[in-house]
Amino acid sequence: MNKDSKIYIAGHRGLVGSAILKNLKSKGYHNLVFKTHDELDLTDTLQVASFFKKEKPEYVFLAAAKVGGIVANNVYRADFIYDNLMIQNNVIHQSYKNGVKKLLFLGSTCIYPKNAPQPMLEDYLLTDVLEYTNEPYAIAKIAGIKMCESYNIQYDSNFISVMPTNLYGPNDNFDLEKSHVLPALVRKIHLGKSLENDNWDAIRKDLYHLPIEKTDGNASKEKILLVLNKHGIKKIDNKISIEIWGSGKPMREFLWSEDMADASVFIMENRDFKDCIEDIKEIRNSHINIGTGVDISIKDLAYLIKKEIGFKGGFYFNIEKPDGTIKKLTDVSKLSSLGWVYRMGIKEGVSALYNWYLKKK
Ligand SMILES: NC(=O)C1=CN([C@@H]2O[C@H](COP(=O)(O)OP(=O)(O)OC[C@H]3O[C@@H](n4cnc5c(N)ncnc54)[C@H](OP(=O)(O)O)[C@@H]3O)[C@@H](O)[C@H]2O)C=CC1
Ligand SMILES: C[C@H]1O[C@H](OP(=O)(O)OP(=O)(O)OC[C@H]2O[C@@H](n3cnc4c(=O)[nH]c(N)nc43)[C@H](O)[C@@H]2O)[C@@H](O)[C@@H](O)C1=O
Repeated sequence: MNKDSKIYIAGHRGLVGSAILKNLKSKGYHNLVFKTHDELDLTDTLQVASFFKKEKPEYVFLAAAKVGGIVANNVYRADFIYDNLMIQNNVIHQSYKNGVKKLLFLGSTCIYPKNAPQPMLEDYLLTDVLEYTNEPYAIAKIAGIKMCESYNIQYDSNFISVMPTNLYGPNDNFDLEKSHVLPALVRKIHLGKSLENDNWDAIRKDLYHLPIEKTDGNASKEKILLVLNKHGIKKIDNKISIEIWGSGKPMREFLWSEDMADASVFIMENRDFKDCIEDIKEIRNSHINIGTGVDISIKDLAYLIKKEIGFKGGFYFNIEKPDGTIKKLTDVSKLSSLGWVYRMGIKEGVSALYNWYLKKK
């Protein structure tokens, strides 16, 4: 890529896409193309074909997808498989048809078997059964990897797949039902602290601007308490207790979205598909894990956020909600061997996410 290259960022308003856009701009790339979901529905084959024909991007970052936390994946199973297959089929196929020089496809570490040995090497793909809660999403992501590999082999294209670990950062989704654990806990604990301090203005502002349920700016305390209670923020005998889904025992590895964006741009600048191949006779598992190689339990994460926010109350564990995979730590040796390492550790990251959340409200 050179600074004048025409680069299309699919999903530029999302968590990762917005960070990729920021990273590219900061490095002097200026010929950038992007469209909102309303302007271009990537599940629509005709719209995507006409967009590529008109714009002719040279490079593509495919960061648009149907994304959500464990419960959203489990509930909206059809949407997660349909939307993701359609988006990636359309974007990857039109990239081939329109001579895109290089494409980066973003998968996820949920492509690996539920009980994969830890840490997980790229070669563990398709060696055992997947985690049930996100099987449809994972199947779509595996199809994306195999689509990139197959086009590279048959058509000599240059499509690279990366498998990010759990991500968080600016422009994250804070919806308490559909989001991932980190933004959900930041928001719930912030609401818990506001309740602890009788800061009803802060609670009203939160519910109004980032609605978990549309509550108007003047909602009564009783109505607000009902909404909070429904989302696992409970006041019992003047003590606040916050719901943690599952047992709190699962381990997760978290990467700051701006580090993810930096790794994505680094790979686009420094790596071609042919560099990712180990066996030229049977090309497979050419994807690259992106993570930190460090994980933390959900329980410890909750206590870390509690400390950062200054919440004095407690937690309760709701085992009616799924735990998901018990551990999914990436082996990042392939990525490290290229010379890329992450910058933001989890402690600073939690603080940065909370500050972003407070400013955004
Ligand atoms: N967040 C995470 O923890 C992880 C994410 N990933 C992967 O990283 C990539 C980016 O994820 P993330 O940034 O978190 O996701 P976000 O939900 O934050 O962003 C996704 C973006 O895609 C857009 N989009 C979704 N559907 C369509 C569509 N049909 N047409 C056009 N645009 C669409 C969304 O627009 P709109 O909101 O308007 O629909 C949004 O801007 C995805 O491939 C995801 O699978 C991988 C591992 C972990
Ligand atoms: C990125 C990844 O994201 C999804 O997988 P996940 O890692 O399980 O994602 P999660 O962030 O939603 O949960 C992590 C853990 O945390 C627990 N947990 C506690 N309390 C809350 C809570 O309040 N909200 C959420 N969401 N989880 C909670 C939760 O029960 C689980 O044990 C995949 O479906 C798939 O899409 C994928 O690739």
